[in-house]
Amino acid sequence: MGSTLAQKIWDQHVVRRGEGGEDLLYIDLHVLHEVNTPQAFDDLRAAGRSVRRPDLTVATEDHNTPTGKLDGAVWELAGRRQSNLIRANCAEFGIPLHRLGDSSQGIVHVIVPELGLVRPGMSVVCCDSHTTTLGAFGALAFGIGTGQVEHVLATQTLPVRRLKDLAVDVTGALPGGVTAKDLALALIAQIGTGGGQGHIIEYRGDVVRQLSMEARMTLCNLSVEAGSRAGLVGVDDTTLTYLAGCPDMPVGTELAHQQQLWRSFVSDADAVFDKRVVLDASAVTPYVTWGTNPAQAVSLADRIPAPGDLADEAQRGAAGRALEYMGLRPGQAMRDIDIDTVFVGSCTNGRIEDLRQVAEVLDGRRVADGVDLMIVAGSAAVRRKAVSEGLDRVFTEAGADFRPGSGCSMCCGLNEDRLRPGQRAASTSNRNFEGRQGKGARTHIVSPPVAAATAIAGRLSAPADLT
Ligand SMILES: CC(C)[C@H](C(=O)O)[C@@H](O)C(=O)O
Ligand code: SF4
Repeated sequence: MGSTLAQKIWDQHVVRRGEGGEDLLYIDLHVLHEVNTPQAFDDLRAAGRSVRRPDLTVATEDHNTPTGKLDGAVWELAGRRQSNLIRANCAEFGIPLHRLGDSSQGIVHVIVPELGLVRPGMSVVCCDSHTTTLGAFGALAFGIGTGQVEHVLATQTLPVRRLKDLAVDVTGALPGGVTAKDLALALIAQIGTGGGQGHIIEYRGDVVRQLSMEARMTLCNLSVEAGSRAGLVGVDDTTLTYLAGCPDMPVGTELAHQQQLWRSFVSDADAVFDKRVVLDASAVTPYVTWGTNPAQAVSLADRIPAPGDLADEAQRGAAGRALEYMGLRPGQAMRDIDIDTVFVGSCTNGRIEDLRQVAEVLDGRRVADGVDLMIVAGSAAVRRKAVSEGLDRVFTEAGADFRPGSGCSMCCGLNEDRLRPGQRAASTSNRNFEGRQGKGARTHIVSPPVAAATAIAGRLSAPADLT
């Protein structure tokens, strides 16, 4: 019997098979940001230990950093303190840090691929749940908590409970105007926020094969919102082409040798998965959330469901509470929902391809009166690329605020970019929990083209709705 991709990577990293279903895994790359790490460093210091492999560790500042004019920025004290801590900790332990203002700074899951730090077959951990993004490269990448960060810092290993394999077969063909974000939202609506629990998802099928690396990253990013620990895509030509363009890649015969090895990071044809889900891409349309978890989503063409129509008791209760928080009524058409803010960015949809999709819709149009459109590149490199392609002009002429900085921004409300209570946003990010984008703020998760069309129309819309 063959192995799944996840099993292959797992087996290659087992340092010690544990009893009780937990194995000690070797970690190839450990990524840090300013949230959730100060305690780990304090504990490390208290134990008198050093960082075992600073050369396999890398850090960035992204969650708490401002995105406004960096020179005169009023940097909130709490955020500045967090940055001061990661700066001091990285300096003390010899860990490379991509600081605010550096040309390589950005959201952790955006800069790691850009810098060519993630490669097929690697094990990667980070103090952040959306580390799943990196699975797009055929790597086993997942989020860890503060205590585990200390363990990896000290030993470069981590005890991890064995996980099951869930195959998500995306069949059919992707209709025009439908993105990886819509696929992910449709999947989560189908299997629920707990559908992937205890599993590693592998996305398979022709539709996935045809997705760009950026789109695969979006898909893998949202794996954690389906409750799964990691999400991955097997290596193919698309992966290899992307990697060949990354900095510090080998060249010539050395690259060819690596590529041959990387190609082995696919599931064997006869691999057995514990569970299989089929998602028919042909039936997917632009998806939008109406509630306060990512599974509370419907097609933009639909209406908000009546809680009473939902399958189980828990879902009904959650829907009632969500509608109250969101200030919405059952039966309301999604297209009738007015919004006042649009946020384009985050590790889900803050890459160059996302910004291109937004620019395509904005080109020659104006953002609706009373709507704020904020666009934040996922990294400084993405921003430079956007400028070099003239996207900044399109954004500015449309009336958008293309922020000078890059980072998590309004995705999480952990910096100055926040909504006020009662404000309603269409957001290309990945979480719509209560208060996620600011206390009392309401979030509708959407794809980049829907975000752009919504900014123009002033209510939830797809590009096809615009005249
Ligand atoms: C702050 C961080 C730990 C958190 C995460 O783990 O995902 C954040 O990135 C998020 O998206 O909620
Ligand atoms: S962009 Fe949002 S989801 Fe991604 S790491 Fe930052 S806070 Fe988390």
